[in-house]
Amino acid sequence: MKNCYLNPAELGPDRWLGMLGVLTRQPIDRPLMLVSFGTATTVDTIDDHETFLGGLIFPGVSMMQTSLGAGTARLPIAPMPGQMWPPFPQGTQAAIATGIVAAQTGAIMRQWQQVAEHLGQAPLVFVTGGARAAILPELQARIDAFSVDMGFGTIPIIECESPVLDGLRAVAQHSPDA
Ligand SMILES: Nc1ncnc2c1ncn2[C@@H]1O[C@H](COP(=O)(O)OP(=O)(O)O)[C@@H](O)[C@H]1O
Ligand SMILES: CC(C)(COP(=O)(O)O)[C@@H](O)C(=O)NCCC(=O)O
Repeated sequence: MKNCYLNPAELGPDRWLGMLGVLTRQPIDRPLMLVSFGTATTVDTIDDHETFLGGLIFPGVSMMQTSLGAGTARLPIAPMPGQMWPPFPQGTQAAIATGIVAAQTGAIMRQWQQVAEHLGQAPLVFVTGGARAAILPELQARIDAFSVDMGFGTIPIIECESPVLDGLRAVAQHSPDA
Protein backbone atom coordinates (compact mmCIF):
# COMPACT_ATOMS: atom_id res chain seq x y z
CA MET A 1 0.00 0.00 0.00
CA LYS A 2 1.25 3.48 -0.86
CA ASN A 3 1.14 6.11 1.91
CA CYS A 4 0.26 9.67 0.80
CA TYR A 5 1.05 11.21 4.21
CA LEU A 6 3.55 14.04 3.59
CA ASN A 7 5.65 12.61 6.42
CA PRO A 8 4.80 8.88 6.49
CA ALA A 9 6.51 8.43 9.88
CA GLU A 10 3.86 10.69 11.42
CA LEU A 11 1.06 8.21 10.71
CA GLY A 12 -0.05 6.09 13.69
CA PRO A 13 1.08 2.48 13.20
CA ASP A 14 -2.34 1.38 14.44
CA ARG A 15 -3.96 3.16 11.49
CA TRP A 16 -1.49 1.72 8.96
CA LEU A 17 -1.83 -1.81 10.32
CA GLY A 18 -5.62 -1.47 10.51
CA MET A 19 -5.76 -0.59 6.82
CA LEU A 20 -3.46 -3.49 5.94
CA GLY A 21 -5.78 -5.70 7.99
CA VAL A 22 -8.79 -4.57 5.98
CA LEU A 23 -6.91 -5.29 2.75
CA THR A 24 -6.42 -8.91 3.84
CA ARG A 25 -10.19 -9.44 3.66
CA GLN A 26 -11.32 -7.27 0.76
CA PRO A 27 -10.24 -7.34 -2.91
CA ILE A 28 -9.37 -3.76 -3.78
CA ASP A 29 -11.76 -3.15 -6.67
CA ARG A 30 -13.33 -0.02 -5.14
CA PRO A 31 -12.40 2.64 -2.53
CA LEU A 32 -12.41 1.51 1.09
CA MET A 33 -12.80 3.49 4.30
CA LEU A 34 -11.76 2.28 7.74
CA VAL A 35 -13.45 4.08 10.62
CA SER A 36 -11.95 3.35 14.04
CA PHE A 37 -14.07 4.36 17.02
CA GLY A 38 -11.33 4.27 19.64
CA THR A 39 -10.07 6.87 22.09
CA ALA A 40 -9.93 9.08 19.02
CA THR A 41 -12.10 8.43 15.98
CA THR A 42 -10.10 8.03 12.77
CA VAL A 43 -11.50 7.87 9.23
CA ASP A 44 -9.03 6.57 6.66
CA THR A 45 -9.46 6.10 2.91
CA ILE A 46 -7.74 3.72 0.52
CA ASP A 47 -8.41 4.13 -3.19
CA ASP A 48 -8.81 1.30 -5.69
CA HIS A 49 -5.05 1.36 -6.45
CA GLU A 50 -4.12 0.45 -2.85
CA THR A 51 -3.13 4.03 -2.02
CA PHE A 52 -3.84 5.45 1.44
CA LEU A 53 -5.07 8.92 0.50
CA GLY A 54 -5.22 10.40 4.01
CA GLY A 55 -7.71 10.62 6.82
CA LEU A 56 -9.39 12.40 9.69
CA ILE A 57 -8.69 12.38 13.43
CA PHE A 58 -11.19 13.75 15.91
CA PRO A 59 -12.20 13.13 19.54
CA GLY A 60 -13.80 9.75 20.12
CA VAL A 61 -17.26 9.17 21.56
CA SER A 62 -16.12 8.81 25.15
CA MET A 63 -13.77 11.80 24.89
CA MET A 64 -16.65 13.94 23.61
CA GLN A 65 -18.81 12.80 26.54
CA THR A 66 -16.18 13.47 29.20
CA SER A 67 -14.92 16.73 27.72
CA LEU A 68 -18.42 18.25 27.82
CA GLY A 69 -18.84 17.05 31.40
CA ALA A 70 -15.43 18.30 32.51
CA GLY A 71 -15.27 21.50 30.48
CA THR A 72 -18.65 23.03 31.31
CA ALA A 73 -20.27 24.07 34.56
CA ARG A 74 -23.62 22.35 34.18
CA LEU A 75 -23.40 19.51 31.69
CA PRO A 76 -23.42 15.90 32.93
CA ILE A 77 -21.54 13.03 31.33
CA ALA A 78 -24.53 11.83 29.35
CA PRO A 79 -24.99 8.13 28.57
CA MET A 80 -25.41 7.01 24.96
CA PRO A 81 -28.71 5.12 25.14
CA GLY A 82 -28.49 3.60 21.66
CA GLN A 83 -32.01 4.54 20.68
CA MET A 84 -33.31 6.50 17.73
CA TRP A 85 -31.79 9.95 17.69
CA PRO A 86 -34.47 12.65 17.57
CA PRO A 87 -34.17 15.59 15.17
CA PHE A 88 -34.94 18.05 17.98
CA PRO A 89 -33.71 16.64 21.32
CA GLN A 90 -35.78 18.08 24.16
CA GLY A 91 -33.62 17.47 27.22
CA THR A 92 -29.97 17.92 28.19
CA GLN A 93 -28.94 14.26 28.10
CA ALA A 94 -30.67 13.65 24.76
CA ALA A 95 -29.16 16.87 23.35
CA ILE A 96 -25.63 15.77 24.30
CA ALA A 97 -26.00 12.16 23.17
CA THR A 98 -27.63 13.14 19.89
CA GLY A 99 -25.07 15.89 19.36
CA ILE A 100 -22.23 13.39 19.73
CA VAL A 101 -23.83 10.93 17.31
CA ALA A 102 -24.44 13.77 14.83
CA ALA A 103 -20.83 15.02 15.15
CA GLN A 104 -19.35 11.56 14.63
CA THR A 105 -21.70 10.62 11.80
CA GLY A 106 -21.51 14.02 10.12
CA ALA A 107 -17.72 13.97 9.93
CA ILE A 108 -17.68 10.45 8.54
CA MET A 109 -20.37 11.22 5.98
CA ARG A 110 -18.51 14.31 4.78
CA GLN A 111 -15.55 12.05 4.07
CA TRP A 112 -17.73 9.38 2.46
CA GLN A 113 -19.22 11.99 0.13
CA GLN A 114 -15.77 13.40 -0.77
CA VAL A 115 -14.56 9.93 -1.71
CA ALA A 116 -17.68 9.19 -3.77
CA GLU A 117 -17.43 12.51 -5.59
CA HIS A 118 -13.64 12.45 -6.16
CA LEU A 119 -13.37 8.82 -7.20
CA GLY A 120 -16.83 8.28 -8.72
CA GLN A 121 -17.36 5.10 -6.72
CA ALA A 122 -19.19 4.46 -3.47
CA PRO A 123 -16.64 3.56 -0.77
CA LEU A 124 -17.14 0.40 1.22
CA VAL A 125 -17.01 1.22 4.94
CA PHE A 126 -15.30 -0.96 7.55
CA VAL A 127 -15.72 -0.07 11.22
CA THR A 128 -13.84 -1.11 14.32
CA GLY A 129 -13.21 0.07 17.88
CA GLY A 130 -14.89 -0.27 21.26
CA ALA A 131 -17.15 2.76 20.85
CA ARG A 132 -18.67 1.83 17.49
CA ALA A 133 -21.99 0.37 18.66
CA ALA A 134 -23.54 3.72 19.58
CA ILE A 135 -22.87 5.19 16.14
CA LEU A 136 -23.46 2.28 13.77
CA PRO A 137 -27.26 2.42 13.22
CA GLU A 138 -27.21 6.14 12.44
CA LEU A 139 -24.13 5.78 10.23
CA GLN A 140 -25.73 2.93 8.28
CA ALA A 141 -28.92 4.94 7.76
CA ARG A 142 -26.93 7.94 6.48
CA ILE A 143 -24.74 5.89 4.15
CA ASP A 144 -27.81 4.22 2.68
CA ALA A 145 -29.55 7.57 2.17
CA PHE A 146 -26.52 9.19 0.46
CA SER A 147 -25.70 6.12 -1.52
CA VAL A 148 -29.19 5.59 -2.89
CA ASP A 149 -29.40 9.30 -3.65
CA MET A 150 -26.17 9.09 -5.69
CA GLY A 151 -27.41 6.03 -7.56
CA PHE A 152 -25.14 3.46 -5.86
CA GLY A 153 -27.82 1.48 -3.94
CA THR A 154 -27.47 0.46 -0.30
CA ILE A 155 -24.06 -0.50 1.09
CA PRO A 156 -23.81 -2.57 4.30
CA ILE A 157 -21.14 -1.44 6.76
CA ILE A 158 -18.67 -4.23 7.60
CA GLU A 159 -17.64 -4.65 11.24
CA CYS A 160 -14.04 -5.72 11.94
CA GLU A 161 -13.12 -6.93 15.41
CA SER A 162 -9.34 -6.63 15.14
CA PRO A 163 -8.03 -5.15 11.87
CA VAL A 164 -4.79 -4.00 13.56
CA LEU A 165 -3.96 -7.58 14.59
CA ASP A 166 -4.96 -8.83 11.12
CA GLY A 167 -2.56 -6.27 9.63
CA LEU A 168 0.20 -7.25 12.04
CA ARG A 169 -0.27 -10.91 11.08
CA ALA A 170 -0.05 -10.03 7.38
CA VAL A 171 3.17 -8.06 7.92
CA ALA A 172 4.69 -10.91 9.97
CA GLN A 173 3.79 -13.46 7.30
CA HIS A 174 5.39 -11.34 4.57
CA SER A 175 8.58 -10.53 6.48
CA PRO A 176 11.74 -12.24 5.14
CA ASP A 177 12.21 -14.25 8.36
CA ALA A 178 8.61 -15.56 8.48
N1 LIG B 1 -18.28 -2.22 25.37
C1 LIG B 1 -18.12 -0.92 25.13
N2 LIG B 1 -19.21 -0.11 25.04
C2 LIG B 1 -19.05 1.20 24.79
N3 LIG B 1 -17.85 1.81 24.64
C3 LIG B 1 -16.77 1.05 24.76
C4 LIG B 1 -16.83 -0.34 25.01
N4 LIG B 1 -15.57 -0.82 25.04
C5 LIG B 1 -14.76 0.24 24.84
N5 LIG B 1 -15.48 1.36 24.67
C6 LIG B 1 -14.97 2.69 24.38
O1 LIG B 1 -14.14 2.59 23.24
C7 LIG B 1 -12.99 3.39 23.39
C8 LIG B 1 -11.74 2.55 23.28
O2 LIG B 1 -11.88 1.73 22.18
P1 LIG B 1 -10.63 0.88 21.66
O3 LIG B 1 -11.08 0.24 20.41
O4 LIG B 1 -10.13 0.01 22.77
O5 LIG B 1 -9.65 2.09 21.34
P2 LIG B 1 -8.10 2.36 21.49
O6 LIG B 1 -7.51 1.77 20.26
O7 LIG B 1 -8.02 3.85 21.51
O8 LIG B 1 -7.65 1.72 22.78
C9 LIG B 1 -13.04 4.03 24.76
O9 LIG B 1 -13.42 5.37 24.57
C10 LIG B 1 -14.13 3.24 25.49
O10 LIG B 1 -14.89 4.12 26.30
C1 LIG C 1 -4.90 9.00 15.97
C2 LIG C 1 -4.54 8.02 17.07
C3 LIG C 1 -4.47 8.74 18.39
C4 LIG C 1 -5.66 6.96 17.13
O1 LIG C 1 -5.40 6.08 18.21
P1 LIG C 1 -6.60 5.34 19.01
O2 LIG C 1 -7.55 6.36 19.46
O3 LIG C 1 -7.24 4.39 18.05
O4 LIG C 1 -5.91 4.64 20.13
C5 LIG C 1 -3.19 7.30 16.76
O5 LIG C 1 -3.28 6.63 15.55
C6 LIG C 1 -2.04 8.29 16.69
O6 LIG C 1 -1.54 8.71 17.68
N1 LIG C 1 -1.63 8.67 15.44
C7 LIG C 1 -0.53 9.54 15.19
C8 LIG C 1 -0.90 10.70 14.32
C9 LIG C 1 -1.46 10.32 12.97
O7 LIG C 1 -1.84 9.16 12.71
O8 LIG C 1 -1.49 11.21 12.11
